[in-house]
Amino acid sequence: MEGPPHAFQVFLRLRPPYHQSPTSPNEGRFLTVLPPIPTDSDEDIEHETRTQVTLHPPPNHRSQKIDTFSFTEVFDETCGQAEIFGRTVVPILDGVLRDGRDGMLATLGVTGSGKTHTIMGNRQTRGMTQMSLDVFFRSLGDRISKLSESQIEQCNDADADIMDAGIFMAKVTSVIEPQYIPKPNTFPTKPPAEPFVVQCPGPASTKYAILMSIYEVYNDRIFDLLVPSNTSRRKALLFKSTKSSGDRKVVTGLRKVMVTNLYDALQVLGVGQYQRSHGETGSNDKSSRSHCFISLELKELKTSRLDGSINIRESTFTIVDLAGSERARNARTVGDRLMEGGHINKSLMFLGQCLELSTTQSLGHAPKVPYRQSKLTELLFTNSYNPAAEPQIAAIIVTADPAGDFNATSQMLKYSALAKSSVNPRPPTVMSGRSVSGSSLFSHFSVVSGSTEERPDSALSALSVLSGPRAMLSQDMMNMIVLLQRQLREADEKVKAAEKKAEEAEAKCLEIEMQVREEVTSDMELRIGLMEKRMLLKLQDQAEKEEVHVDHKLDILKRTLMETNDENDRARDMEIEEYVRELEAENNSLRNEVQALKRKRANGESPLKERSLNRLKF
Ligand SMILES: Nc1ncnc2c1ncn2[C@@H]1O[C@H](COP(=O)(O)OP(=O)(O)OP(=O)(O)O)[C@@H](O)[C@H]1O
Repeated sequence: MEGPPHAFQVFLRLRPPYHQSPTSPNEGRFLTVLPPIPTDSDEDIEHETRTQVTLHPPPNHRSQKIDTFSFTEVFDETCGQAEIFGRTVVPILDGVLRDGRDGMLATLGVTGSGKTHTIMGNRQTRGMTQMSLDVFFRSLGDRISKLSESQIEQCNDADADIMDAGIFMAKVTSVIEPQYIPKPNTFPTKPPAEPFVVQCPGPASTKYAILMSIYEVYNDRIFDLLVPSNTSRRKALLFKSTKSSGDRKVVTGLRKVMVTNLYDALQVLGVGQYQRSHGETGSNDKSSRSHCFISLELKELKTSRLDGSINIRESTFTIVDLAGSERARNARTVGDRLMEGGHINKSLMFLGQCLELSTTQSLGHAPKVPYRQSKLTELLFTNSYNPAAEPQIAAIIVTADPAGDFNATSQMLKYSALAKSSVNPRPPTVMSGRSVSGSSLFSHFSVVSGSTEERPDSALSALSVLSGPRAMLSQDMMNMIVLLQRQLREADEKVKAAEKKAEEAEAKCLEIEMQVREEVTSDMELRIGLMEKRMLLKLQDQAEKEEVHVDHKLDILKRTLMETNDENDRARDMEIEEYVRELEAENNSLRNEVQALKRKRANGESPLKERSLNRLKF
């Protein structure tokens, strides 16, 4: 499995399961450490570096996907504090003490997963902090010195409240009751002195001063844990740049105790731990309710051969014990605890975003890490550790309970792992009690840029093909295969159910398509009807106009005709009048003739005879 180059090393530490049944120790366990991947490196063979862990969802979980997470190294519950210290912290201390680089170690994990245990140990066993202090004092030996006033002035953070360990303890005893002040005989002594010593270069005249400061981020505010207060009103510190720190932001006014031996340092540490905000939750009797920063500043005082002036090289090793993410339901928190939990989860969510982005940023194509979202990320990414600024070295130890809260743990692994791959198991066709190693089983899944493409057939054939009487499966592998079989069967049932649903969905789609078609058709018909209607109206309108036009023309014609008729009538009338006039004239002449005849008869003349004679004349 390959992942993008990460900005820092990320280790996974499994704790012994919190609730473990003595009869079936694997019950409820969802994390399995995979065997080491064979490499050519002698070192890895020697240490059997295991880097992968698989996450198996519980049988009733909605997703049965098996995730594989990669880390720089995975430590199972059998690994002790000393081994983990040697593998994770010693390389950082080497850089801090020898090369003057800044370094950071942080623990990250779900509540109760063992972060504080890893960092602080317990009454018997030393944690990473005590062992680091041990390495500091062992490596620097009699070259440890104190800073003079003028040297303090020269340092990056001259605004700090720097004091001797002796003065500090005297101040503390006036505030904290003596029984709460840690005594040397209560300091953890295990693991016994280990030969972790860093050879610091330079002449014997080079001296070193060590300043310790301890502070916490509680509800997104910074509080100094070395300023004991017997009242509930504590003064929050500011995180800003000062005159002496230049561009670099620092926690201003922080108390820094100058320590010259391990016992002083352990006492200061004890005071800080006593002051830290703790609380009882449903998940942890003594749950850290804040993110705790333990800062060990190393001032290398090099005397110039030329003029005897002192040149100061400063480096800081910061140990961060983060509060654990928690689910209110599991933690059963209310009131203040619930509010603290909200702040913790929010800041861890921002941290998750920053970690993911800083990983991609290291590839050179991601947006800027949004570390200003919370005090925690701002402190981590600008003060304690800045992935963009070299030279720095950082490691995160992710702690997990392999049988704890599945959802919270899987979430934590998702954003902290260096790479992740997933497989959706399918049921095997052949399965026999034959041997298969974890790596050979998983090597059948090809990895493409941090994600795995599933090739179930080849994986299954790997299970069925491997043989050999001596190559019997280990109990763990058998359990894993049985679990896989069950998960594959369940996955197959789910696939079938999904296929049925897909068919139903297809039928529904067809029905909807038909409906849509019908709707479209009727819509078209409606549109066509409307168009026809509009056309008809237009035609009617046109016809009416034509009619008016024709009427108009007919009128004109009629008028023309009438005018013509009038003229004809007048001519006829004239003719009639002429005729009438002629008839009247004839009538008049006849009347005159009759008168003349009457007069002749009256005169005794026979007009008819005369007339007949006249006719005879013709
Ligand atoms: N690897 C381990 N071996 C033995 N005991 C352990 C281990 N890890 C944790 N424990 C024990 O489990 C309990 C809870 O652990 P711890 O307080 O370190 O959890 P945490 O992650 O710091 O929790 P929180 O975030 O709530 O502070 C402690 O009693 C601690 O001693």
